[in-house]
Amino acid sequence: MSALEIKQLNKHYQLDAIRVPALIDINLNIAPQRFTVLSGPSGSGKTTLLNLIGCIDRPDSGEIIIAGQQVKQLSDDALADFRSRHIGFIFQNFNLLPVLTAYENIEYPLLLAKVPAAKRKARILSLLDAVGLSDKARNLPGQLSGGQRQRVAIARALATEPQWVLADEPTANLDSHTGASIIELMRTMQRDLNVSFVFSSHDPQVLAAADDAIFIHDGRLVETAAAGDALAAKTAAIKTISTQQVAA
Ligand SMILES: Nc1ncnc2c1ncn2[C@@H]1O[C@H](COP(=O)(O)OP(=O)(O)OP(=O)(O)O)[C@@H](O)[C@H]1O
Repeated sequence: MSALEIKQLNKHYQLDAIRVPALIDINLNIAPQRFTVLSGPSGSGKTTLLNLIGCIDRPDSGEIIIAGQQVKQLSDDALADFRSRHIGFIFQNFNLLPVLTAYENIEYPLLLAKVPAAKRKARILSLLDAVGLSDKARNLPGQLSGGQRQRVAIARALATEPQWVLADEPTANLDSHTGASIIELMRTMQRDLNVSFVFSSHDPQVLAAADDAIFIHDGRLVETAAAGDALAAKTAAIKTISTQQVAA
């Protein structure tokens, strides 16, 4: 499986007459089959970067090569098809379809990918088992706890066997105990399925669980680091930078 390559990536938003730079000259290689966290203060550009990597949005300039594909060469239709085959998403607010059961939410991307019925069923039952929700298959999202909803979302993200799974603050709406069990589950799924995970998070639990970390600040890459104790120190350093800037 190939690395995710990002070259000279730039993105801005236009708010009436104001140009808001969100990402500036980002160059990055993310190794495959690892648990990589993208960290930085609020407004630093994490969601913007995940949306570009996930082909939800397009950059102003620069290149993204994911799953061996240079994405800027794809038309909008081809991009949507590529995304559904190679990339899974997990969101902080779960984004489950409220009228579908847990089973049906996991089935949805498999239907879009035209996976045959018998294979679909086997895949869904295996994923429900893997996320510990075999007994909740018929529950609607409104009949599940936050942690259980995120487990369904993880199963849904993995349903089509994507090479990359992107998660935007996946533990932000969960209490710390539930968040820890979700991180553990994602870690296990990453190892068992050999998939590549990239998260955005401020959560120290997520940072501690990561193989690699990427820090951004005001839309610029600050540094990349291996996991471990260095992470806590580097996160503290970033917080100090942002506090100083706010105070200045
Ligand atoms: N749709 C938009 N229109 C205008 N500006 C935007 C839009 N989305 C994001 N921005 C701005 O772009 C910058 C990066 O935002 P982004 O959401 O990527 O940051 P983030 O690191 O994910 O923040 P948080 O941790 O608070 O979710 C911020 O200055 C933000 O205000």
